[in-house]
Amino acid sequence: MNRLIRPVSRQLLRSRTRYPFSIPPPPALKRLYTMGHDKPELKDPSLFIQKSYINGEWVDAKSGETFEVHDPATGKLIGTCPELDTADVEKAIEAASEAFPKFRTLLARERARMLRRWYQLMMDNAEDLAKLITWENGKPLADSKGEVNYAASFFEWFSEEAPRVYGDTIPASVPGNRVITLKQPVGVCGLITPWNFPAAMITRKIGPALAAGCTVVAKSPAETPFTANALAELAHRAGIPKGVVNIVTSGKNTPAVGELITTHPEVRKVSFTGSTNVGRLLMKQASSTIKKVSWELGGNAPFIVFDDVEDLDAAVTGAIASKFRSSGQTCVCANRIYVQSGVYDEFAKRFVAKVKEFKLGGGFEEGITHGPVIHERAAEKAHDHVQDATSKGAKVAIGGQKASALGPNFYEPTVLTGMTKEMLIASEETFGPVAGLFSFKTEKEVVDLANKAEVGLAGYFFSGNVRRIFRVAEALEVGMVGVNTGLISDVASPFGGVKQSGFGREGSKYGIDEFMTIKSVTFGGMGEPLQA
Ligand SMILES: NC(=O)c1ccc[n+]([C@@H]2O[C@H](COP(=O)([O-])OP(=O)(O)OC[C@H]3O[C@@H](n4cnc5c(N)ncnc54)[C@H](O)[C@@H]3O)[C@@H](O)[C@H]2O)c1
Ligand SMILES: O=CCCC(=O)O
Repeated sequence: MNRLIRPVSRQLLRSRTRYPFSIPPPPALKRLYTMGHDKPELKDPSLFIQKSYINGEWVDAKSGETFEVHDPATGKLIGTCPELDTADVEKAIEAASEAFPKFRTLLARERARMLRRWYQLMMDNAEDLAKLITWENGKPLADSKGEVNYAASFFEWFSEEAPRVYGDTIPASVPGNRVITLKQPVGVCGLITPWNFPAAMITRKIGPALAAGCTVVAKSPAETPFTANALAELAHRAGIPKGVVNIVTSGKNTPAVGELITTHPEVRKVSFTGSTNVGRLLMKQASSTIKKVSWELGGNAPFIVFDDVEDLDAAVTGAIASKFRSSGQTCVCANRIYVQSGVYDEFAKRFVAKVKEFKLGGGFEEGITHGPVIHERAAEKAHDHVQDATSKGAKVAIGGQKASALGPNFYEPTVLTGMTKEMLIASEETFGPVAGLFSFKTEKEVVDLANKAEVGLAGYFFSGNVRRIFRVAEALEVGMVGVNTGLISDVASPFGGVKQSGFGREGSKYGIDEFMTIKSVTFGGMGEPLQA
């Protein structure tokens, strides 16, 4: 129990936990509902670090400047982090550059052991890491625990991939020649990640980078730097050599720091996860020194339920999981839910019934299923999408308002029916807890609608017809398809998009390739093959 919360408040907080989002709180309880926790108690308080990690040391900005980080549930100050400028980040790039020659020549098995130790430390400190995630990101603690497992799985997976990087022997087409290939680490990598998965988005990049033999400078998101710092501390404890992992923090200096990372000649690869617009800018910058790049950008996932679905309840559960995971703030969240006319009404009824069961509130409170969105802008965007849809004829089946009594960052989980293609949600990622249900008649119509988006990250559909399953899975213009499931994230499965959702794949057996180059070695004058 939080020692900073006085006993009287504790009791009040307990009563908060069962407060359903759909009923406004009585005025007397209003202060209580906006009060929330102060500071989670960590088993190991030394994991909460308000610095940047460069060359194996915890450092401040040379200027002494800092930026503030706030709890999205309560608005309270969590702490500050160094506002690094380009001169500070240059030091991180130099450190990574100096560490690279030695790190790349370690036995892959040694790098694997380091990653494995880091994985184990994440598991040993899972509870504290989850608390940090909930504190700075807002997601319910159970979801944060899930994220820690997911995040750690990338270190475990790539510790296993590291010793299994094989080249080829290639039959040459020139007489007397022999050709082999070597896979080599690309060099210093600049990694830029978003706040929605404060641990997993970073480990999904650092795991394969280190397995390949690269060193990294990771710019953590300004909204959630403390989880990344805790990971850096665990890297230190895992014995990862200095300079191999550098975690830099910045708030208002982010564009300048981003420009440095994407243009610095010593940085050979940039891996970015975030919005398509920022990706576009960074890609332009990275072109100045022709860097190897991989981009995991925004989505606008179609979720299709066909009349021939075998289990409508499973489709409802899948759609709920896909749409409302992290309060709708994942890049693979269903954004457009298309339901064939024969099952539309029944699907909508069951879907709304599930949403009614949600409990909205602070992520640390028991029984809470959904937390706040990251900031007020995000709540406003969700509301804009709702208002745009209703002004064009959609109906609010549940929700549809800011849950202001809980705080400015809370938005009611919302279901809209009667959606049409003219509405913003049809073409723009909401990144919030708003589900729009569209009705459709034919397979061709829905596949055309699904493919109309400029982006193509994930797509889902439910059907019991095996021919249709192959046809639609092949026709959807996305990087990842979920068939009869709403959850596709798995370390073993390649993660990434097509079109303006980016390119490159993370996780899986392919993830490590993003951090390697293939070198061919041709041996001349090797003579003719042995004659019989
Ligand atoms: N494809 C994926 O795997 C994936 C995963 C998570 C999130 N996303 C996408 O990310 C978006 C949500 O995250 P967001 O709002 O934080 O995205 P964002 O693009 O605003 O920010 C992402 C990261 O880039 C940094 N950044 C912003 N401007 C920068 C600049 N000029 N130079 C360098 N860095 C800069 C931010 O500080 C943050 O660390 C959504 O569109 C979502 O779909 C994609
Ligand atoms: O938000 C994007 C990443 C989500 C995931 O890996 O499942």
